[in-house]
Amino acid sequence: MSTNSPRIGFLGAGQMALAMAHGFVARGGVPAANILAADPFEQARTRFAKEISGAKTTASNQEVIDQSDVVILAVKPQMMADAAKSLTKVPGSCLLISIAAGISLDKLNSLFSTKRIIRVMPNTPCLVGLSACAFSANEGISDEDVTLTKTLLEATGIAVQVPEKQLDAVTGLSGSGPAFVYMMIEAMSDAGVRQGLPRAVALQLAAQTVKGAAEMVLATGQHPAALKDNVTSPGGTTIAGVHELEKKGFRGAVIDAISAAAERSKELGQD
Ligand SMILES: NC(=O)C1=CN([C@@H]2O[C@H](COP(=O)(O)OP(=O)(O)OC[C@H]3O[C@@H](n4cnc5c(N)ncnc54)[C@H](OP(=O)(O)O)[C@@H]3O)[C@@H](O)[C@H]2O)C=CC1
Ligand SMILES: O=C(O)[C@@H]1CCC=N1
Repeated sequence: MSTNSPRIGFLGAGQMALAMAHGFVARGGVPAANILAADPFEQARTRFAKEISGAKTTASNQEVIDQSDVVILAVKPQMMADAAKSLTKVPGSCLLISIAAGISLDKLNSLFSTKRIIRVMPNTPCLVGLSACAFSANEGISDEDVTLTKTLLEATGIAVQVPEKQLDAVTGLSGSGPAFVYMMIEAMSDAGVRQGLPRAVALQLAAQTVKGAAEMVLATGQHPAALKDNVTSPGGTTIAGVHELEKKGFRGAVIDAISAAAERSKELGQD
């Protein structure tokens, strides 16, 4: 992407802006000098400039809009209206990409008075090139804008296009999902410590086990149930643990957690 690389702006220089900017620079070939992030919070600007070395920051949202080809709306959903109000005009030359949970394309069109908008749900593993992103494009958006968005997102991991009505489900599953997996890793480490393992060893084994199991699903294409059966020897250790998880409603708890996150995404869109 380095030749004719787009100038990329961020409104909001928080967690997700950092994770995405890092992916664009480290794996997308976007020169850091092409990145400009706005945030009212000085500490956020300082951290962004430090972590994305060579990128510029500003307190002015309009400056980002005026100086970027693509602007990522990376403020909290509750702050989106304020961010829109801080702008006098979004020029037609600027493609907007919103990563906010819940806020529909219709709402974004009306807030920013432009239809050149794509809605994306990324996740924090952008930072290490392993994001799971989904996006929906506004009606009438050009193929070039869709391709540019997909190319940028793929620098951070994978990107799939979905109908907009599926984005709340995506938010519950892969947007919030890393938090649920971190809780699983933490719980597995605690269990290892309870059984006498040193903390550092337990954490390393737990994280690698989750990474390895995920890679088995992706690399083999086998159903997770078949992969689970391969681990589960008759009368062995695994079935004893599987029985405990089933008794304690593990699957129901995971389904409820993702459903609650998806419902909250819908609510944020209605606020
Ligand atoms: N964190 C995640 O895992 C994911 C988040 N998202 C979405 O990404 C968006 C950002 O989330 P996240 O990075 O976690 O949030 P953060 O709070 O880390 O970052 C948002 C930043 O925007 C700043 N801000 C507030 N108001 C404005 C404004 N009017 N103009 C410009 N900047 C402003 C905030 O400053 P201050 O702190 O002073 O308010 C903050 O520094 C959200 O909409 C969220 O739904 C999507 C997928 C995953
Ligand atoms: O918790 C949140 O609202 C954001 C959206 C998806 C992940 N984090």
